[in-house]
Amino acid sequence: MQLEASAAGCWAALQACRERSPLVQCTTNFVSMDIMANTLLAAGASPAMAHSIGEVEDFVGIASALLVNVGTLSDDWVGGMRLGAQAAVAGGKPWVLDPVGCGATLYRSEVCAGLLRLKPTIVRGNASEILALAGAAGGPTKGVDSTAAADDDALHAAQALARQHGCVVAVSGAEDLVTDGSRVLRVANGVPLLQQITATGCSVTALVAAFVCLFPGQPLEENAAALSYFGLAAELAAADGAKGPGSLRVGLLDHLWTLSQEQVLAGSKIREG
Ligand SMILES: Nc1ncnc2c1ncn2[C@@H]1O[C@H](COP(=O)(O)OP(=O)(O)O)[C@@H](O)[C@H]1O
Ligand SMILES: Cc1ncsc1CCOP(=O)(O)O
Ligand SMILES: [Mg+2]
Repeated sequence: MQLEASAAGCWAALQACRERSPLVQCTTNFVSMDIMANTLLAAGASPAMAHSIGEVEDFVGIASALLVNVGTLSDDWVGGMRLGAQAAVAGGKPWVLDPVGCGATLYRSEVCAGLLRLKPTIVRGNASEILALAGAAGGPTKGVDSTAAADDDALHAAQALARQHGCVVAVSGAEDLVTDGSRVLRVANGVPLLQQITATGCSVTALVAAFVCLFPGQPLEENAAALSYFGLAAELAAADGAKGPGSLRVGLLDHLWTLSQEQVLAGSKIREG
């Protein structure tokens, strides 16, 4: 089935996720584990956090997609990340990279560059991370938080990365950018307060992993759909009167769970260009 880059496409992807409940293997940082697993459950997907070098390959064998997130990086995890990515490629399964904090330290940048060479299907990061991964001149990253905007510079870095590595690259921000190197999709959902809840970027990347296995060969549209779905749920939570990050976090999970076709068709903002 062809997935449109539109609100209708966003709904089709969400419906498919709720119906098919893909098993998403998450090799992710300690900070994100709770909210990420709950985000995937609220979307109807099935999360499993697994990172041990002893089991990652077997796990990839039963998962629909693999997420690799380098947020709380340590030497003993890197081998598992690499093995998992290699098993996914060998098994024809999609895998998604979240290069958390790329550019903050040389170690982190080198590990991310090595993972990129293992052919992720999709990379999703904030603007600082994508600029650092592409080796583009940008402001220094502030740990895991971005100091750059998802602007034309970030888009050019994302396009260069996508062309060089044959993947789809997404840059999150006020307006999310998704590119395969030539086409560009823009997603105008979300609220600024999402930046004040830790691991919302990590969680939306996990949703990208859940969506990417649903419509084979259409990672660009699936990626945009996941970003739009997450951002729209946050908008509705904010409209409910969330007072701050705490209530927004709760409302976000509730709206991910309850979002209806009517709400998606009225609120999802995906456009080409
Ligand atoms: N200024 C903003 N306005 C609206 N939504 C935003 C803004 N900044 C980030 N977001 C949203 O917050 C989520 C996390 O993105 P981001 O904060 O860029 O990632 P990370 O947490 O990895 O740094 C994404 O869904 C993104 O669209
Ligand atoms: C705070 C922190 N430190 C290491 S990983 C992490 C979570 C980062 O989450 P996100 O990239 O979604 O902001
Ligand atoms: Mg992040």
